[in-house]
Amino acid sequence: EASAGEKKRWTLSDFDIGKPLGRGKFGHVYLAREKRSNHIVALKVLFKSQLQQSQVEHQLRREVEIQSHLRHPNILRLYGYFYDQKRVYLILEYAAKGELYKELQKCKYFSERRAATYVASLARALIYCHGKHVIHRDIKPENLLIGAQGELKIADFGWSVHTFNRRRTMCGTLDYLPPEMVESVEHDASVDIWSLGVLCYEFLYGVPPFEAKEHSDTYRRIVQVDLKFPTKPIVSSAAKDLISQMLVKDSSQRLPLHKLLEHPWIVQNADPSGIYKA
Ligand SMILES: CC(=O)N[C@H]1CCN(c2c(Cl)cnc3[nH]c(-c4cn(C)nc4C)nc23)C1
Repeated sequence: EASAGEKKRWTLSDFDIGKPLGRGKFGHVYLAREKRSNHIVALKVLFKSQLQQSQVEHQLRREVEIQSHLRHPNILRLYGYFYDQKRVYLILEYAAKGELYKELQKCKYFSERRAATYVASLARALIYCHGKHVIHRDIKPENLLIGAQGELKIADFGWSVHTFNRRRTMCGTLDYLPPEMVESVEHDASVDIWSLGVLCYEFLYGVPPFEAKEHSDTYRRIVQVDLKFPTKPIVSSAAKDLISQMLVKDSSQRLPLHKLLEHPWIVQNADPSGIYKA
């Protein structure tokens, strides 16, 4: 056993590999069990060749560096990593209830209580990250997992950065990007407030607020903050008020996350435990 100080050298032989859980862009994620402790984990296998081709090694190193130091109930743990000739392996926490976007597809949209409970737990996770000068920059349903008790876990810190070296690289789907990132100007932690507002809208309506057929239309709707609330499903004015305070073009005017936790819609609808009980 490695003492607390020194880092344990993991190898593939330390694990029994189970069923594939899903496929990321650079490889697969498998259910796995660490043999000595019988601890169940998710083993993300990435091919070095593909990482080199896409020049994302630095991004992966940053993802590992950032996520391995974050400890929060709503952030998926990264326990460690190892590599062999061809592959890099990330030892990740296993989220027993799977991917949030599948749950959202199944339900079409969430109740106000469920949406508020998730938004509040994500706000607490982001407050924790911002406190460590980490911005996630890629908050969207595909990067959220559900733990055994129904709690939300932010995964995939592939696009997160330490705020002192803010980068302007374009990333992921446009839907969640705030105006300053779409216009690729300087950005700060308030980008995550914008994305959380987009996510809250999608939890309640089942579609993101600036969705459009063409990329160029989504781009224009974002920079113009062309925010419209459909008449169906019926959503409380308190929820619309919160979303309207987050989706603000001027990033300095967005509702701060600690104020979000005091917003009437969150106070009246979010379960304090962060667990949505059907
Ligand atoms: C890009 C990427 O890593 N996407 C997903 C694939 C599985 N992965 C998981 C990761 Cl990284 C961690 N835990 C998971 N749990 C599951 C899962 C559980 N059920 C019942 N069904 C699934 C699926 N998947 C994961 C993240």
